[in-house]
Amino acid sequence: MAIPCKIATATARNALSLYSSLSLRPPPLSVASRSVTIMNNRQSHSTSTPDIDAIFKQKRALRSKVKKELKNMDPALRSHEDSAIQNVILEAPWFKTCKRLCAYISCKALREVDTSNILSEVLQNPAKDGDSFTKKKLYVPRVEDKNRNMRMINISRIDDMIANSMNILEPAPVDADGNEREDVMQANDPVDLLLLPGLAFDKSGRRLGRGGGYYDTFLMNYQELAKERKWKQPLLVALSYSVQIMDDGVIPVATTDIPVDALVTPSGHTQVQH
Ligand SMILES: Nc1nc2c(c(=O)[nH]1)N(C=O)[C@@H](CNc1ccc(C(=O)N[C@@H](CCC(=O)O)C(=O)O)cc1)CN2
Ligand SMILES: Nc1ncnc2c1ncn2[C@@H]1O[C@H](COP(=O)(O)OP(=O)(O)OP(=O)(O)O)[C@@H](O)[C@H]1O
Repeated sequence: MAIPCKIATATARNALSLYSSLSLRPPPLSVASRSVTIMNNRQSHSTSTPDIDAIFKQKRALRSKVKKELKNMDPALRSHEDSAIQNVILEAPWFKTCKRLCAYISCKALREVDTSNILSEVLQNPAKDGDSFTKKKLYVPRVEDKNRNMRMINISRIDDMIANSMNILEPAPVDADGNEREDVMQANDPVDLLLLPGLAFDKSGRRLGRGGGYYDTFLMNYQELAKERKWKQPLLVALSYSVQIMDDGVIPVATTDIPVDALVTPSGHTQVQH
């Protein structure tokens, strides 16, 4: 059974100096396809349509392979990689300067890259904003139903989270004082950064989730909202243990899959290649 994770205090960080322009988007990714012959009266022609069933099957197979590898990961290596990945983020200029972000609350039982140091840092310490200090605004996921509906809800404390049916900690829609929490889709200001979980990633920005379609649906809606409001699109950054990084071509891609802009791995930060 899954165990909700405790939020740890931020640890000392490596002084990693990372900077690169992160505003570039990856090109559209190729989609696995099959050639379909259409008989049209006496003419026949070939067209390329996504073979959705084949893609789903390949995704399922890759998910179980990666889950096994995560299960077999040495605990000392896991702990080392958890710290290294979080330190990369905590020292990154795009993290330091971000004002509003969405991040996942990591779940140990799902063997996800730990985000507890990052969440503690965001919730405890104001960030330097020019000459003044302001707190970053944090939104975390809340699953509404099994039909791909996930909201990102603003929280300012970690201790009023409750475990959902998947045993992931998430906020109640109202806070302890009975006030409705802000949904990022209703906010007046855009988020600059999204920290994403997942099962497998590659250097071209492909990302394989757990099969719920929650993030792809949320990202599609949020990117549309940002476009409508003429906001800068948020930077999409995925967190990945080394065993989760795949060679190019290994991750099956469907048309609804949204690529990430950057991958943070234990050895640093990889900007998606264009
Ligand atoms: N920490 C965290 N929060 C998150 C997500 C996530 O991936 N990680 N989500 C991202 O979508 C949403 C929840 N989606 C989830 C989808 C599947 C499973 C899960 O336990 N899957 C099992 C397999 C279940 C099955 O196959 O029947 C597993 O992966 O082992 C958990 C959360 C929102 N919150
Ligand atoms: N934007 C979308 N609109 C409609 N259906 C979608 C969308 N995004 C995903 N889906 C559907 O959700 C299901 C799960 O998708 P997929 O296998 O890509 O999940 P995933 O990799 O776990 O994604 P996520 O990280 O978003 O949970 C599929 O049936 C897919 O077609």
